Formats: sequence, structure tokens, C-alpha cells
Amino acid sequence: MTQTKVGIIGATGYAGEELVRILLNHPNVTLAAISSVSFEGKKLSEVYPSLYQICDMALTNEDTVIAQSDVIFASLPHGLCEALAKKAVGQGKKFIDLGADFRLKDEADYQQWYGLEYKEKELHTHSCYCIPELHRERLGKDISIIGNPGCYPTSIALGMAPIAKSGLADLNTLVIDSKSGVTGAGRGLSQTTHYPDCNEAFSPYKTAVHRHTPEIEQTLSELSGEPVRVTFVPHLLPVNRGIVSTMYVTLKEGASKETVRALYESAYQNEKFVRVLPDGDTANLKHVKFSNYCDISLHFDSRTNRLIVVSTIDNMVKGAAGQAVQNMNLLCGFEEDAGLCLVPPAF
Ligand SMILES: NC(=O)C1=CN([C@@H]2O[C@H](COP(=O)(O)OP(=O)(O)OC[C@H]3O[C@@H](n4cnc5c(N)ncnc54)[C@H](OP(=O)(O)O)[C@@H]3O)[C@@H](O)[C@H]2O)C=CC1
Ligand SMILES: CC(=O)N[C@@H](CCC(=O)OP(=O)(O)O)C(=O)O
Repeated sequence: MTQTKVGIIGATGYAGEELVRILLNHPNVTLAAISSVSFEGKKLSEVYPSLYQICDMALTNEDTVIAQSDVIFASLPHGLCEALAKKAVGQGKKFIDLGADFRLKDEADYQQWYGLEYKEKELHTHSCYCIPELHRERLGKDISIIGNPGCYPTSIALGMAPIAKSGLADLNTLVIDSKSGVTGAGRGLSQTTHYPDCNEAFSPYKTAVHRHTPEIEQTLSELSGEPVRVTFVPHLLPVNRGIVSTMYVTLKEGASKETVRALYESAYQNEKFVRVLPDGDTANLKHVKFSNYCDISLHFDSRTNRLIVVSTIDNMVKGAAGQAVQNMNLLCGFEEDAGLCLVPPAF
């Protein structure tokens, strides 16, 4: 079988390196080229010694990655991907952006939350925001660019989708309390991710002003068919990987514990990567680390008539590189789980 050539722009970042880890074991693809600005000419294994004798490929530049690959993953800071996607699509390639440049439908949201504009508006008509379990039918033949979802929004959308679609909860009462491991902040050094600052510390940040808010609201509004506004509070958790999102929403009349559980079980019964846990269990980030799974547990506060959903993912896998590979699999017609059968270690 012919192998599809894939390349990574920004392979030296955390999400880029995670893509390498997954793509090296993918049955349908060959890693053709990887790039970096700061480390161009060096081997990737010099930047990440865990890859010594596994991926000693030299880092090249963006244009070489585009020229040598059929599918290009870009894992870069926001604002750089429209220009790269234009070049890639112009050469007949497919482009998957792990950042936010193709996530938001409404340019006004991108302007407000990212302070940037869409310079290549036409490109957005060939792009698609895709959480595979919710949007895979969007990936028609006209789609050549994927806006890979953000890490927090992935955990939240999967955790809320069945109840949001059902109309059995008042989504405008939704409060989302999320915690992310420190790899979520990327490889660059900062005061908040400096070891003495984040170790043994725990605190919210960007309370109710995080840039993932419009992405979360976009998905929940589409699912429910009405405008949704949520309160979203992320926290920095002093672990390397993992996201726990705990979501609190008021149920409407007629939404019993049994009805809601049935909704979730039915929505995800054929979804390999979403596990609805049995009644009484609680989702834990330890059980999804290094894997593409999203675990969901359901809890009911009968005194306040609130549903509490806990959703956990590995921010680097289902929250970034794993979901990007799942999207490539759909775009290229591979088995959806190809390269993604990663069993989470028990400890
Ligand atoms: N970390 C996570 O959990 C998640 C990350 N993402 C997204 O993935 C993308 C990458 O994030 P992450 O890996 O965490 O970030 P990192 O900071 O770890 O890596 C950033 C990468 O971008 C490259 N880069 C930085 N500035 C430029 C520039 N001006 N031009 C070209 N390349 C540049 C760096 O390469 P070099 O310095 O070698 O040139 C590096 O490879 C972001 O869009 C992020 O939003 C999405 C979901 C989750
Ligand atoms: C812990 C931490 O800092 N997390 C990052 C979000 C993760 C991410 O990379 O999101 P994007 O893909 O939208 O950039 C943050 O809060 O900015």
C-alpha cells in the first residue's frame, strides 16, 4: 500500500513532538519532513533525546515541509497558519492547523479574543472545525484545511454534547471548571510555568476571560440551536499532562438521572475514543494519559437539580496531536483509529 507523506511545521514544540511520537507508528503514513526556525539543521533527537535512534531526522524549514508532504500539520503560535495553509492548498496539499487560526466561524470572535483578522477569507470556505465524534460528517471533498480544536474545548464539547443536543438542560446556567497540566502552556518558558512557581501550587487563571470561551460557546450554540453563554474558569494543575473539566448545569423538568444517562450511553455507544463510565465511577486524568480517550462520568445533585459532568482527556493527545491524527484519518480515508490505539498506562 502506498504511504501518504506527512510533514510537521513546528515539530520542536510540545504538540509537534507528540505528533512525531504518534505518526512514527501510523500504518498509512511516512514522516517526510519536519521543521523549526530556532533549531533548523539540527536533528529532532538533539532537541528531544527520547527520540535518539528513533527519529534522528534533521529539522528543515516550512517550505520544504510543504513541498515534501501530502498532508501538513502545523503546530505553531496563533496567527501564522493562514499564509502557510494558502501555500499548502495552492500546491494541492491538505493542511491541519493545531492552533486557533481556523477554529472560529465568526471573524469578530477571532478579532475580539485573539486580536487578529482573517487575511485570507476565501481559505476559510475550504476549512472545517472538527471534533470527529461531533462533526465528522462536515469533512466533505471540498475540505482541505482542518482547524483542530483546542484542548479545553474538546473536553468540554464531548462532555456536554448529549445534554446540549437534547434541550434538557438550561445551558446558560453552565459553569465550567477546568484544570490543565503544564504541557498545555507549551515549551516556552514563563514565570507561571517555572518549576518553583507551579509546583505545589494550584490556582485559576484567565478567570472568565480565557480565549477558548468563544470556541466552547460556538460548539454548544450549534449543538443546542440557540445562543449559549458560559462561565469558563481554567486552572493550572501541577502535573505534566491531562485535563479535567467539571461542568455544572441546571436540568429542566423531565430530565431524570436515567434519561440523561441513556442519552450519553446512546450518543457514544459506537465511539471508540469516548468512554461513558459506569454509574458511581468518576473520571480521572490518570486513566486517559498518553491515550486518545475522553472519559466522561455523570453525577446528579438532586437537591439543586444540577447535572455534574466530569470529562477528562490528555491535552497532548485527544486535546491536540491525537485528535489531529484522527482528523487526518478521516480526511484521507484511513481507519479512524489508525495510529491511535494507545493504551493508557495504569500508573
Ligand atoms: N500544548 C497543548 O496542550 C496544546 C497545544 N495546541 C496548539 O498547538 C500549537 C503549538 O503549541 P505547543 O506545542 O504547546 O507550543 P510550543 O511553544 O511548545 O511550540 C511552538 C512551536 O512553534 C514554533 N514557533 C514559535 N514561534 C514561531 C514563529 N514565529 N515562526 C515559526 N515557528 C515558530 C516553535 O519552533 P522553534 O522555536 O523551534 O522554531 C515550536 O516548534 C499552538 O497553536 C497551540 O495552541 C493545541 C492544543 C493543546
Ligand atoms: C495550561 C495552559 O496554559 N493551557 C493553554 C491552553 C492550551 C492550548 O494550547 O490552547 P490553544 O490550542 O488554543 O493554544 C492556555 O491556557 O493558554
